[in-house]
Amino acid sequence: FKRSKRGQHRKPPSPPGFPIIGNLHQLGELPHQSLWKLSKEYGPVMLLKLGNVPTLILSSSETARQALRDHDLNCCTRPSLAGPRELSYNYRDIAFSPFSDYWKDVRKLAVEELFSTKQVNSIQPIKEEEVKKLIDSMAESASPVNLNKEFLALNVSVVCRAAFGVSFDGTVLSNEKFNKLIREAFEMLGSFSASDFNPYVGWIIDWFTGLHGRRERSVRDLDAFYEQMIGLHNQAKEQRSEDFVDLLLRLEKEGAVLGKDKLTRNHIKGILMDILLGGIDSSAITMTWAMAELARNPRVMKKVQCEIRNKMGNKSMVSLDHINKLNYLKMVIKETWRLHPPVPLLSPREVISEFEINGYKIQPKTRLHVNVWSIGRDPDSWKDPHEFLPERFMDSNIDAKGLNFELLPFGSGRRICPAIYMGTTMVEFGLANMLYHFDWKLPEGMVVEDIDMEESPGLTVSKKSELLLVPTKYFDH
Ligand code: HEM
Repeated sequence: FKRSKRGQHRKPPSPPGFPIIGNLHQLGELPHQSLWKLSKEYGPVMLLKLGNVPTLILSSSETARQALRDHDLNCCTRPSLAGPRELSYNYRDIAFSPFSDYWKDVRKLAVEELFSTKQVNSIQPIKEEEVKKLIDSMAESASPVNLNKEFLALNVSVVCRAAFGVSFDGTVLSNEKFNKLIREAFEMLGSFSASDFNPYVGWIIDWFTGLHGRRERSVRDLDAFYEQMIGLHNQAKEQRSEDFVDLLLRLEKEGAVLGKDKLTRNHIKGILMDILLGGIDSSAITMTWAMAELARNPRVMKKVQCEIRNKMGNKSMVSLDHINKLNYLKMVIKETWRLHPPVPLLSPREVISEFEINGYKIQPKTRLHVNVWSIGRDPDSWKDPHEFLPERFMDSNIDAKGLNFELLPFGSGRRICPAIYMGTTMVEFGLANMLYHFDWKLPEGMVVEDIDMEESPGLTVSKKSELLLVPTKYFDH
């Protein structure tokens, strides 16, 4: 009896590691892929030692369900990490804030004032204007278009106007510099920094590798952007209605308290960082991966375009009402999220109090990642997991809202993305219009097999190489 009882509470399997670094050397440039390979050998609950930090990796829908649903309260805080700490002004944002009264209040404020269905629907005219501008600029181009760049610029314009009330063109950052800044910031947030795994000597390694300097530069550039945006808001208040930044500045002035924190300028900048980075990148990444998969799968491209064009009548712009009828497009987007979740390891969590997964005891202070990239490729959940096959969602009621643990692009539990509606409508609206207005061809001399699907590293994972496609205007309206 004693033996079986002890057996029940054994530690999860661990790949062998080295002294001091533990398993750090096994992460590689794309940790979600390396961890997926390791999970095939060590199973869906794996305990790694990253430096001196015990790190639990969950790689199946069943173990994700146990952590994010059954034991969410035991593991819904965030670890203290160097990159997020600096970029979030010492965790004064939402995404990296520890589980606390401040986090509850600030998340509630953002949900009510920015992410609610009503607020998101109210920015529809901005989206329409920006998508129309993109369509017009593409209609004039006879050469290949760089879709990574165009989709990022589209989301930057929408988020800057919708959330910050400013047109991006008038800011300190040129488009080119901004794109670089965003990617760099994500690398800083997602990079496995040595000081996160060994607080005593890690910072020395970060100095030598240049990570520390890059991080400081990233923080400085973003800070200049926030300062300018806040300056613009303080200047021209009378002519506009109050936007989200005005609201935060007003609350600061009134001495508002969130949780136990008095709202300061640094809190505001932390919150703006979440909106800027969370709002722009994941939607743009999804749109690019979707177009890459469609370009590789002409059958699916044709089918989704037929659906959109048949349902459109002779309207010039796909509207939100049309989108609700576009079932195949929704399946294409879900299939894109299954294979290319923008945040493949979800944001890191930290265990608050002991709990069990598959009979393994998980200790407080353990860092926890759910590998949703692995889950999307798990043959126990998906037939022919490597095939891009939107039809698999035809007779299934699996959606991406955090209740079906096979498909978790937005995470699940208390830390689930608070902007699911905003993100989904942005992706659906952008893609529907791109697919309605244009036929897409590969550049001269290129064949489907030439489209590479390599990923670039970071907290969010985008397509590494540019996706170049040639748009031809579809004239039926
Ligand atoms: C396709 C679009 C999007 C995807 C796939 C996505 C995905 C995610 C994921 C995976 C997380 C982490 C969940 C976890 O830790 O379990 C997250 C958190 C978050 N996202 Fe999104 N997101 C998207 C759009 C947005 C947008 C448009 C915004 C804001 C404008 C946003 C703001 C946030 C914030 C603030 C959090 C932190 C939540 C917390 O820790 O309490 N996201 N998102």
